[in-house]
Amino acid sequence: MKERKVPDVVARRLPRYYRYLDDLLKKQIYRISSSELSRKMGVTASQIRQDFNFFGGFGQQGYGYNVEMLHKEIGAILGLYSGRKTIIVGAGYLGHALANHTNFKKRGFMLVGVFDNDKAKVGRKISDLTISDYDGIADFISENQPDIAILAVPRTAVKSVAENLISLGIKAIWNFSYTELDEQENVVIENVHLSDSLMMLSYKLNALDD
Ligand SMILES: NC(=O)c1ccc[n+]([C@@H]2O[C@H](COP(=O)([O-])OP(=O)(O)OC[C@H]3O[C@@H](n4cnc5c(N)ncnc54)[C@H](O)[C@@H]3O)[C@@H](O)[C@H]2O)c1
Repeated sequence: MKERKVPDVVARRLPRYYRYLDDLLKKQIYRISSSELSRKMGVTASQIRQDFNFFGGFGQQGYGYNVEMLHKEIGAILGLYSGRKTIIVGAGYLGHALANHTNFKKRGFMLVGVFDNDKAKVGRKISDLTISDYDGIADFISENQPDIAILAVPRTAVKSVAENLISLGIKAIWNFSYTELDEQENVVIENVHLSDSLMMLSYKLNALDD
């Protein structure tokens, strides 16, 4: 089915639907009504219907949702079955945490390289990979054609590293380096700030106190 242009706000709900459906499958729950799904997700049933309608529905009258199918379809929409090759640049504290805890394989990504410009770190192990010298990144990208780069370098380095990677053919950047990178034609960027979530928590706590 041809997809309509999906608003960002809808797309941003998909990972949460996907995670929730994943949990249901682990509990061997294969069917869920829209009201139950809405109750569990804290989203109205009509919101869920509207969201899913962007992708062709998925529900069946009187049956609710087929969890396996929905999980599979949302995973496909999120591009989780493409085995996208991914690299990390910056093998410091955050680079290590991301390499060790992101569970790339389970989410359908292949972590194929980790790079740093600190010669003392080159050659060390991180997850099941060996840290490579950032000097060799052009050859690596040309040989392996990764799509995604995760940036965990200091903020002073992020712009030049991003420009270099984009010029070498990287199409997607997951940027943790606190400096926002601007969108560019044919390149997608997600700037991540863990502290945004902490500030949201503080905001909710304030509202609770009022
Ligand atoms: N987005 C978030 O929520 C979040 C959370 C924690 C840290 N950060 C940021 O992530 C970045 C990394 O933090 P960290 O604690 O891991 O720092 P770190 O100093 O431990 O690691 C940074 C690594 O990048 C390497 N590096 C520096 N310049 C480079 C370059 N030009 N090319 C390749 N490698 C280079 C360094 O050698 C180092 O190993 C910082 O910018 C930090 O502010 C963001």
